[in-house]
Amino acid sequence: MNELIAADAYADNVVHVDAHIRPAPNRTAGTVYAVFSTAILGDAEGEFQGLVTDMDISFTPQRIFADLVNPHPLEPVNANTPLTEVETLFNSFVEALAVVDDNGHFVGAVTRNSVLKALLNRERELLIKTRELNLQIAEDHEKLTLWSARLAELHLASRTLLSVLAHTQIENDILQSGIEALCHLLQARYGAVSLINDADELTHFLHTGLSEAQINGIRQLPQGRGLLGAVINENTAIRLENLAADPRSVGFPPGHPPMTSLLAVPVANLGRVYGRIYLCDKLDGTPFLPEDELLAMSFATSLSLILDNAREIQEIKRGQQHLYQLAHFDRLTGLPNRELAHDRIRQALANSHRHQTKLAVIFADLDNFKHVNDSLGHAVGDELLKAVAARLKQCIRESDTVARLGGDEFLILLPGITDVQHIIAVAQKIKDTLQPLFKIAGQEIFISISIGISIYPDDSIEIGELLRDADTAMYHAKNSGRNNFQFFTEQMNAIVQRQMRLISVLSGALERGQFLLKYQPQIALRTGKMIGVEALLRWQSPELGDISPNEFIPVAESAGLIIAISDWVLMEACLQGKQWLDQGLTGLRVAVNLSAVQFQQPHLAEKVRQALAATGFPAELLELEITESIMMSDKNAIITLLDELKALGTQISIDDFGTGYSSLSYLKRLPIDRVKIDQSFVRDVVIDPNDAAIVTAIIAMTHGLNLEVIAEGVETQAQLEFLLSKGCYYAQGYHFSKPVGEQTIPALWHSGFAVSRGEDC
Ligand SMILES: Nc1nc2c(ncn2[C@@H]2O[C@H](COP(=O)(O)O[C@H]3[C@@H](O)[C@H](n4cnc5c(=O)[nH]c(N)nc54)O[C@@H]3COP(=O)(O)O)[C@@H](O)[C@H]2O)c(=O)[nH]1
Repeated sequence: MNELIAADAYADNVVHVDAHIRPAPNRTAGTVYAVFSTAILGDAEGEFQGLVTDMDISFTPQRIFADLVNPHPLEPVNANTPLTEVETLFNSFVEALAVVDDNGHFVGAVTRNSVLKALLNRERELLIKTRELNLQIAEDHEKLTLWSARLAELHLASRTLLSVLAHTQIENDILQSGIEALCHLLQARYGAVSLINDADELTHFLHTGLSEAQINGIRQLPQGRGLLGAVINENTAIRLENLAADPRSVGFPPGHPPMTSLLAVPVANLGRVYGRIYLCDKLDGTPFLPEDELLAMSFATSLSLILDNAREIQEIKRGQQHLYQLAHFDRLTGLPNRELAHDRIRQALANSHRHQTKLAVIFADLDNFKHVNDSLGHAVGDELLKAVAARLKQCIRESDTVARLGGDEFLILLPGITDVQHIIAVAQKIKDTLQPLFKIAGQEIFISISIGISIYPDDSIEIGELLRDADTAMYHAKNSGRNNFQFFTEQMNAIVQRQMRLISVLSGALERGQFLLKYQPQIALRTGKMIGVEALLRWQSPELGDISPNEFIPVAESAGLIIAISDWVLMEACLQGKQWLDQGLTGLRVAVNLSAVQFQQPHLAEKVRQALAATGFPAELLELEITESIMMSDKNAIITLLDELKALGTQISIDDFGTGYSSLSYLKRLPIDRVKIDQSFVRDVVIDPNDAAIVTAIIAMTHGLNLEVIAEGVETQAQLEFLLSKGCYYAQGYHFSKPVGEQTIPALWHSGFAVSRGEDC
């Protein structure tokens, strides 16, 4: 407010009078007379003489104004003279002051009263202003109090959110708390928060004040449309008193409660829009205020920061989980890996110890898996491992563990065992679960499994020993014909120790020339003539003595040594056969045993061809003996390989016939020349009617299929006669000769063998 000046306090009862007139008798009290000299020509008024107050007149009312003017000196003030200054000029003689301009012309008068009145007015004005200000301040104060209370609540809500964030990974919790807190703060009837993902799809929708039925319609609101779409698309807040009146409004979906006012804000941070928050209808029916918008915005920003944070934490956790997954699970099958398996054993051992129960540690190794990999490729092998893992998982309870240790090795843990029968049942189940053929990449694959089992605390209380014992038992299962399960025993341990020793000594046996071949004659029973020999491998180990092929061949097979040994046998047998041929043993056939492992090698036929070519031994004098078990693997591949061998001109026989499971229809498709009746049937053929029946059936079948049949393990004349009577005209066995050195064969060839029923032979 400006300072008051003389111009603000002009007296309003100033009367202009001529200096030569007398004051009127009926004057108005308080009037101030501005006295002017009589007008000169052209002047509207004469020269200003001074002021006369009513008080001046009251002493000498008969005098003219000119005489009354003079008792006091003229003390004019300027219009801009501050009133505070003017006030000091009044005294008991001066009641009025003339205000003149710069030229001394009269512009008005100020009196003690007019100044007082101006000052009073100003004071009143100030008072009103002050009151207004006070009111404003009171109002502002109230707003500030409310605002700070809201801020405090917001702060509290944010802290709640942050604490929620610290204790949960679920965004829904945060969002639900958030929207409820905001609705409460702004006293809104309805509220919802929706979040979208990078593909603009709605990922979260949390609401308050709305029923589930109502929300269903809203949740399906298409993104990007209408008012709420605009909030996200334009990253902008919308505050409307009547949302229906807005041209962007697309109306409510069916079942949506009618709503009037709207406050919608984007949940966004640094230009990235996560979604939106919207609130509708305040509880008291008033529209949303700008402060509400500010609050909602700051809340949405906090929320976006929390979401940022939460997502970052989630990403970190996902990363950690991924790392954990990589470190503890097998990537191919998804099963626990070796590290995790060991952890589980430790835990299981502690539990078993605490609860006084047993724990079964099971080692399981697929049989001939390498063959699948080599013949069908690694991709098929991988798929097979996955399928096996899936089947194994079905064999165990949730509290059990099946892990992949690597390659085709699996570990199964059965904790809480109170009855060993349960372990047997699971082992049997594992074996059985692999029985149905696997169908992978259009191929039907048969795979079996060898299982070894150790038990805590029976076998050991120590992890390393339990694992080693299970491995030993598994090894034993392999050596016992595969596709079976074995429990660990001390005796088994001794066997496995022996096998380990064998492997180490066997490794250099070939290079050191410790192998030799013995030959067992095969006789035509009707003539007594030797028609062939079977080459039988012998190992004379300086460290271990003479070892039976029954013992060292399976070890050589599992240790990967059999291929080199078999190659040597083939070459040696062909070489010897050629020498006999050159010595005049014309037509003497040499039979060589083929291992199942050789059948898994590519180029077997090529190797045979090379051996024949290198030695000059005629292919038709070489007989390759395969066992029935070989035929259990991929049938088509076997047929193809046998066809290749047959195409070379070699002869093929099936060894140990009757011990396997080859079907007659399959047998019919094989390019074979003869079948060898297994010695286990021949042994008791004259005392056991079952064996007699089997042998009789095999002989009849081979005749039916137009195959030759030879009996092995013939030790007695009675056996020989039984065979002859059933139509088996060829035999091999101790009755004629044990396997002998190559130098003995020519003499036997020339002497022949005595057979009693000359007329039949
Ligand atoms: N993959 C290869 N396997 C081979 C090779 N050499 C031998 N073998 C296989 O080892 C198993 C044991 O052979 P072996 O100890 O030589 O025993 C043979 C004969 O000695 C034995 N036999 C022969 N006649 C009799 C008899 O009257 N009684 C009796 N108790 N045993 C007898 O039988 C074995 C020959 O069997 P088979 O081969 O089934 O005809 C054996 O499975 C061999 O096949 C090799 O180089 N590679």
